[in-house]
Amino acid sequence: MDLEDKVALVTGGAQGLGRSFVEILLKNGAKVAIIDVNESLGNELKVTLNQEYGPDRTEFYTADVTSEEQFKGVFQKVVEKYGQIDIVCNNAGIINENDWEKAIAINLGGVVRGTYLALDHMKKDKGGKGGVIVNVASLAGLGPLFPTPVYTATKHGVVGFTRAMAGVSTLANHGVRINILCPGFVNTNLVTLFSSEEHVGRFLHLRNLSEKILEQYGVMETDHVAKAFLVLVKDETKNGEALMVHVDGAAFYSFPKQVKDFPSTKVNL
Ligand SMILES: NC(=O)C1=CN([C@@H]2O[C@H](COP(=O)(O)OP(=O)(O)OC[C@H]3O[C@@H](n4cnc5c(N)ncnc54)[C@H](O)[C@@H]3O)[C@@H](O)[C@H]2O)C=CC1
Ligand SMILES: CCCCC/C=C\C=C\C(=O)C/C=C\C/C=C\CCCC(=O)O
Repeated sequence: MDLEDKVALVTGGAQGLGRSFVEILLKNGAKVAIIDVNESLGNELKVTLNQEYGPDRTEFYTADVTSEEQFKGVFQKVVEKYGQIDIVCNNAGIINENDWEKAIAINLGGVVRGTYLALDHMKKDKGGKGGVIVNVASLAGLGPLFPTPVYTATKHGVVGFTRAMAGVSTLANHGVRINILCPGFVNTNLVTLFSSEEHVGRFLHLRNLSEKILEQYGVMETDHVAKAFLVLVKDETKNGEALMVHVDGAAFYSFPKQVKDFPSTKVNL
């Protein structure tokens, strides 16, 4: 996909990974709508990016991805302003093992809602022009991150939901590719503020283990992950794929074609 004059929407784009996704889209010629609950940071970023990449290339909208009314309203405003939506990145996410219902609502509910709203606007079988959706999971969407079981569950949910929806999109001729980004640890607030009680909840006693896991995997910078994000946006051959991002590169995860092909040990009943 050539990004020149395409219109993208990035949730949780005011800082961290989302901000780097916004910037790489702008560098490649797209216009970008940023959605975030952090109004001051979002407005500040919009001004900075419009100075750097040209007036009106970036717009900021305050919205919570858990609110159908707010999120739907933003899609409508983006279409009114830019005339179309071609790329959607469902990136907003938190770690909160204390208020785990909130974590599920944002990390999984927000991705489901954002995917459905994106399809409503983009699917070719309903008059749209097609496009691409990137849902941000994590390596914790493919294997367990022990100190964060609910976060792990939400990210596994994003992987399962996205793979199923990618299949639906193909079967229904939506003309929309839907892929999953699975980064390892990245240098953002999510990692640096992790050990607070709010984030860790009942797993505070596993703090030492967390430090060991972080050391083992290493921590990446956001611009490294943004390069992998761009692959999922641009590569027209990829649909329903999960791209893992490690400190030393990226690789597509190989899912067995069907569950019956998973490696298994037989049990006699
Ligand atoms: N930092 C890391 O090590 C990794 C992060 N991820 C995922 O990447 C995504 C982005 O995370 P980071 O940039 O690290 O976090 P971050 O905390 O730096 O940025 C997240 C942004 O999302 C916004 N946000 C939170 N709740 C929201 C809501 N309900 N509606 C709209 N916006 C909301 C925040 O205001 C913030 O600007 C998350 O889904 C996270 O799970 C995945 C793998 C590793
Ligand atoms: C140990 C917790 C430290 C800080 C957690 C903060 C942010 C984490 C964000 C993530 O999305 C997790 C990123 C990578 C997970 C790494 C490994 C999980 C998979 C384990 C496996 O190899 O099976």
